[in-house]
Amino acid sequence: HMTPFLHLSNKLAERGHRISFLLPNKAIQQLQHFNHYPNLITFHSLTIPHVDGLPIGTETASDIPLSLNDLLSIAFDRTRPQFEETVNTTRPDFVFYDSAHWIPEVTKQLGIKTINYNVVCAASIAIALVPARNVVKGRLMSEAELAELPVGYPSSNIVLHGKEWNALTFISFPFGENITFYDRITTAIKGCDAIAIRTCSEIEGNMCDYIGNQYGKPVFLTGPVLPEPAEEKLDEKWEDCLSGFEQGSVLFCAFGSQYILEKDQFQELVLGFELSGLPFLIALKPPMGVSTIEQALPEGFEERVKGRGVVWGGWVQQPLILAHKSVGCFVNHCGFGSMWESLMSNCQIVLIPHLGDQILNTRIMAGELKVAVEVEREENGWFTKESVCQAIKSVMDKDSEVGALVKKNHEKWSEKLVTPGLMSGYIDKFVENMKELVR
Ligand SMILES: O=c1ccn([C@@H]2O[C@H](COP(=O)(O)OP(=O)(O)O[C@H]3OC[C@@H](O)[C@H](O)[C@H]3O)[C@@H](O)[C@H]2O)c(=O)[nH]1
Repeated sequence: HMTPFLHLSNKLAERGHRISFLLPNKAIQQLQHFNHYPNLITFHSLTIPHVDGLPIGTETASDIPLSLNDLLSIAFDRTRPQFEETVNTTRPDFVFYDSAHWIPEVTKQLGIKTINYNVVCAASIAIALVPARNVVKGRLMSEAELAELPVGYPSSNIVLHGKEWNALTFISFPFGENITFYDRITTAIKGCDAIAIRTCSEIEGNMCDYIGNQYGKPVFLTGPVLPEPAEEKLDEKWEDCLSGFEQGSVLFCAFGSQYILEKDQFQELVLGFELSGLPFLIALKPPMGVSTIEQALPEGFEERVKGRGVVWGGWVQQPLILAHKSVGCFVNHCGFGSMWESLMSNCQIVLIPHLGDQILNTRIMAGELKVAVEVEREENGWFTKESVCQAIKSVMDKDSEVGALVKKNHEKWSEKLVTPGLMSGYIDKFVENMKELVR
């Protein structure tokens, strides 16, 4: 979530505002090059205290599996004294935060306004994290309980189906000391002066209105806040690897910063790419239980795809790869950042969502906007190499009707989103809204 907070900071700095950005050391190193206004955006290093059960040196969610996020929240809450010290010395007009539910307690005493900035789709807040949602504490909620939509939820399409509802069980789990995820986020939102959401009314207007009514708070939209085109160049290694292929022929796959596949699913995925017969670059973390990609690849795979396929176990420059002329299809998890990046790219889009918000993003992309296809899963929730291959082929085959339809809709939406002034208009209005809040 730190990346989209920094993208917004850049837009605010572009308009002359100063920002103090608190984040752990490792994240400072990773995000440094996204800071386009180092004279106005100052990074303040946060020391993340150790909590038993977390690997030594854990600083961010990308260092750990999802199951340890609860402990990371405890560590995160223990940074409160560091936050208090910084806010006392810097005395900003506003504090932006998302899940640090205790921030309004600190800022209210100092007369500082707070903005609860949500960088996931509005639908995921509206469906799971509003006062109207029934949440049972102290036990696992059933699929039927989770499937009960909050009263007034504004869509019957942007919903989960069957077992997918279980992706929301986490809302009633502990997420920090003596607090559930649901209580944490709803407390964080109830305490703010205004809710901000990284979305646009063209796509999620109804969801945003619903959230505003539920909390009785103003809702400010920032639009998708896409980063400026990167000044850095694509690493030579990838430039060389990609440029040898025909325009628009390469499949690129990445699943964001958190998603770690089971080994069997990892193998089905790469075998699906092999089956497609197309060139590919897959950048994923090694799956559960193994430490390197090589240990995880199916037998004989590397030999068979030599010269046309690479599976890489580290971070790559996703926006630059998506912009490469040889890349024609982006297979991704539909994390909110990747959703916008894929929408703004020229690539065909294939989605394999995992977490609840990613499934809702997928419903928007594949169901409402019809700009993408989703990989089908079996009854048990798993996908097969055949389903991966079939989804890829459905958008990449030259004579596919589905491929032509999603391409046409995708072009229509990306044209709409790049309409001159649309994105900057969102930020200008957002700044105006903030000014009104302190007037
Ligand atoms: O190798 C990579 C992978 C990812 N990235 C970048 O990292 C960002 C990933 O962000 P996403 O929102 O897509 O995905 P994450 O999984 O990291 O996000 C997390 O927060 C947003 C939620 O919607 C997701 O459910 C949650 O997992 C993108 O900006 C992408 O360009 C890289 O630059 N290189």
